[in-house]
Amino acid sequence: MESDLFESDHLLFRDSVRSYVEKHVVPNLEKWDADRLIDRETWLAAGKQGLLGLSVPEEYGGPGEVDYRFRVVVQAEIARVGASALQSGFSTNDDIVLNYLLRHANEEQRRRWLPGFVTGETIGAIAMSEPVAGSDLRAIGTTAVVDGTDWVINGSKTFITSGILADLVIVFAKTDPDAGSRGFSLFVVEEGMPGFSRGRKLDKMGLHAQDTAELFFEDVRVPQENLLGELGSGFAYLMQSLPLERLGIGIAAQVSAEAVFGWTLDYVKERTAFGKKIGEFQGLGFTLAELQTAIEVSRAYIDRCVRAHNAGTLTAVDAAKAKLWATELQGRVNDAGVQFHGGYGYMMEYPVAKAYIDARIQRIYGGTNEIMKEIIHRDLLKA
Ligand SMILES: Cc1cc2nc3c(=O)[nH]c(=O)nc-3n(C[C@H](O)[C@H](O)[C@H](O)COP(=O)(O)OP(=O)(O)OC[C@H]3O[C@@H](n4cnc5c(N)ncnc54)[C@H](O)[C@@H]3O)c2cc1C
Repeated sequence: MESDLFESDHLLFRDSVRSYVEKHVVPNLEKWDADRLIDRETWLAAGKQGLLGLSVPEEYGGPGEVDYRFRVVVQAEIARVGASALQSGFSTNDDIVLNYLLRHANEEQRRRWLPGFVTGETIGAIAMSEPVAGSDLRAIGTTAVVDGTDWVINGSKTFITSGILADLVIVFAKTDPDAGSRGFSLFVVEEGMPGFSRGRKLDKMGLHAQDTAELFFEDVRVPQENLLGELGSGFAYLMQSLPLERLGIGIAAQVSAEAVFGWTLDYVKERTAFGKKIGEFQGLGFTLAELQTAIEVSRAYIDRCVRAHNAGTLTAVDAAKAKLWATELQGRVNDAGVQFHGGYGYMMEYPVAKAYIDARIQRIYGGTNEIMKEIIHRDLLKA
């Protein structure tokens, strides 16, 4: 059963994304993995093709697209070729960083920052997690202290997606240790600000082409003009923006699971053992039947969430369920995919092997799946 999410405009856009992927992504996948980095030209080419900054309003150079289905198209086309690292970079820009800027940046900040997200000249990052605090973000140690008209930031962040390339980093910092949840704010730290430095590219299990990094802030003076939104509202802003981040991860999981399932089905229809196509063995067939059913049911829920997001009605609980369900399903599909490819499934030249290692993080970042269950659980107990 095909998703009925898309209309003719989305399918036309899909052709454009597909041609970008064939030209700029497929030929570079191995190089990016070896370099542990995606080059800036890839971002600029995506900008030129009109694939970035989709939600940026026209007056700031964007298409002003409020229909999130176009983002789903970008996600699906990138997943089709297994370019998960690119997907996480683009998603960080479009679903996360832009979401914060569009919600909270003032007019002057919008003019300054938004156009680069459309052209691909600006790569953004969101820096919440620290060596000592990920799930429990109230426990961060990074501080911002006012000094005249500046804020002075000290601390360090880790596991930051696009950390090496990022030109603009939204930093979650403590501004008032006595104010509880009202004691956090968001600041935009820009490339070149004295005291802002990057650590090594982190050596990860998968997503090798993604330049995940540590970031350090040593007496970084950030002007008042780089405070994002209201002082003391940082924690509330995270809570408002995390649902889209989680929906984005859920979609990435869904489209990747669909791609891996397709590769696996093709493989079992070709590979023979004991004089038969291996897909004819019921032992594999039952698992494939279960997974295909789960993928279709999952697609219906994800599509519903996309429509809810478009309508402005997606809740934090819906998004938590989308992330939890789709990423767990992705894990199951990848595991079966590797298994059904036999020894070849363990070889990195097979996309299923890369999909397997790349996907493990999906259950951890954007809030771990245990935290997703906490959100759903707490909602169940509400009166
Ligand atoms: C590749 C990669 C990219 C990332 N990108 C970013 C990024 O761009 N920006 C950013 O800010 N962060 C990023 N992260 C960080 C990521 O969001 C965190 O790793 C994640 O939120 C978990 O935090 P933690 O690592 O501190 O684990 P912890 O919070 O220490 O959790 C450890 C374990 O305890 C469990 N646990 C914790 N609290 C509870 C609870 N209340 N109930 C049940 N179980 C619980 C967790 O589920 C987990 O299993 C990234 C991480 C990776 C690996």
